[in-house]
Amino acid sequence: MKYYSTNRATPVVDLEEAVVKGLAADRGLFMPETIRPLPKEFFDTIDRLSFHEIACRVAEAFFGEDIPKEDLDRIVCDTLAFDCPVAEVEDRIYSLELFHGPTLAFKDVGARFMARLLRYFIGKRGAGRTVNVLVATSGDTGSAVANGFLGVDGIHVYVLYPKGKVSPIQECQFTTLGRNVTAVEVDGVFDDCQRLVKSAFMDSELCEKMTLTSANSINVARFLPQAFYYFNAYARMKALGKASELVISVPSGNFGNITAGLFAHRMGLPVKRFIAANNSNDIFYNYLFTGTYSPKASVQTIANAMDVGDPSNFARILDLYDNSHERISSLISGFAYPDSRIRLTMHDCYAATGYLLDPHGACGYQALKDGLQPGETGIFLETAHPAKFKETVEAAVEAPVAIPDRLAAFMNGEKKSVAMSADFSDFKDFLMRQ
Ligand SMILES: N[C@@H](CCOP(=O)(O)O)C(=O)O
Repeated sequence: MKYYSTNRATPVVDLEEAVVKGLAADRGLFMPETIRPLPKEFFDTIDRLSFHEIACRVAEAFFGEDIPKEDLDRIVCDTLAFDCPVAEVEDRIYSLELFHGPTLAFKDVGARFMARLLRYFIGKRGAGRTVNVLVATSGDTGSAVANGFLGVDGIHVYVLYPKGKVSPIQECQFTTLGRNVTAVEVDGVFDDCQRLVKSAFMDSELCEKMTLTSANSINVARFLPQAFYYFNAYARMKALGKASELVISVPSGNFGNITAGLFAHRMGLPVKRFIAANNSNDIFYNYLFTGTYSPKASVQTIANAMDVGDPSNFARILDLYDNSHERISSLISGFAYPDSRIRLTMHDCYAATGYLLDPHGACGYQALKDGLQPGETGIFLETAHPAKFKETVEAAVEAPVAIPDRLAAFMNGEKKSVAMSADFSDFKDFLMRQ
């Protein structure tokens, strides 16, 4: 499979180059040249397939031309060492729980897949230069990527995060690991971290000195595997006899997650429509109403992983629908919620149903409450475990939130990070000294 850049100003590349480079040379995002629809028979029997079987079939459609089936199946099954179940919250509203992985957020799926794929390519190439993975995080990506790559020979991870703008537990998850993981605490917002990462890829002096790649959803190996759980959710709903008129509501920040859902839809997944649920960072929401995309500086919210002011994957959505606002807004609707509404939603949902939402899932849930039409059934993506935002969730629901053991384990280590300004020249100097 060849991958082209959304900016179309650079030659197409193969999968290995798309994964190892992360971002195209013209600063565009890589897109597969073909998105293969899955056959009707697959959807007819999908409810009888396991998550692994479904994911292997979907992975084959994406990567089967480039990786032998046996290797690809192994990568998929190793990645999915945990389930992504669907839980009924109330009549017609279901939660796709994506927090059962090692770092308790949806990013575990893409980060673990990418780590294994990169290891596969490095193995094929033989020992060479260390691959340096640069990742910008507003909270959850950092820990998933750091844990996905922890201790992997030939790889060093740099996690860039905005100082004071991630939850205390999230910060522990990537600042206490040591070994081949360096946390870089940037005096700025998430968009500064993302800008530093993208600028590093464009800097020829840096790229000559070191091999750089990205593990944000700009990397195809990070975002495409996120399609696996959309197919699995459909299968589980079909098994319950609830799969008609399905609406999927996705808490959205950098828009990699919803873009993976849109890819699934293009491959034939029978979803009626999508909702992009935003916090106060309402850039996409405004685009839906005005047709104009106006990125702006992100604002800090309690759903911090969605604090993104210039979502990278917007470029992929435009590309997928030929820049047509009409096509995009007929398939995707939007809602945007301030912190006060998110708090109230966590409270009301817990009081009415006993289901604990995290602040991101609360946006997705509330968007279904506000947007679901008669006859439709909704699934929202519960993208992180509520305990990752313990203080915020406890205050909202007025009840204690237990911390799972695997999360508590991250809180024992000593925090180590490198302080960094938001100036690219400082970041470059730092990388040149490594
Ligand atoms: N929501 C993210 C921000 C980066 O998103 P990504 O999906 O592009 O990695 C986070 O939690 O860090």
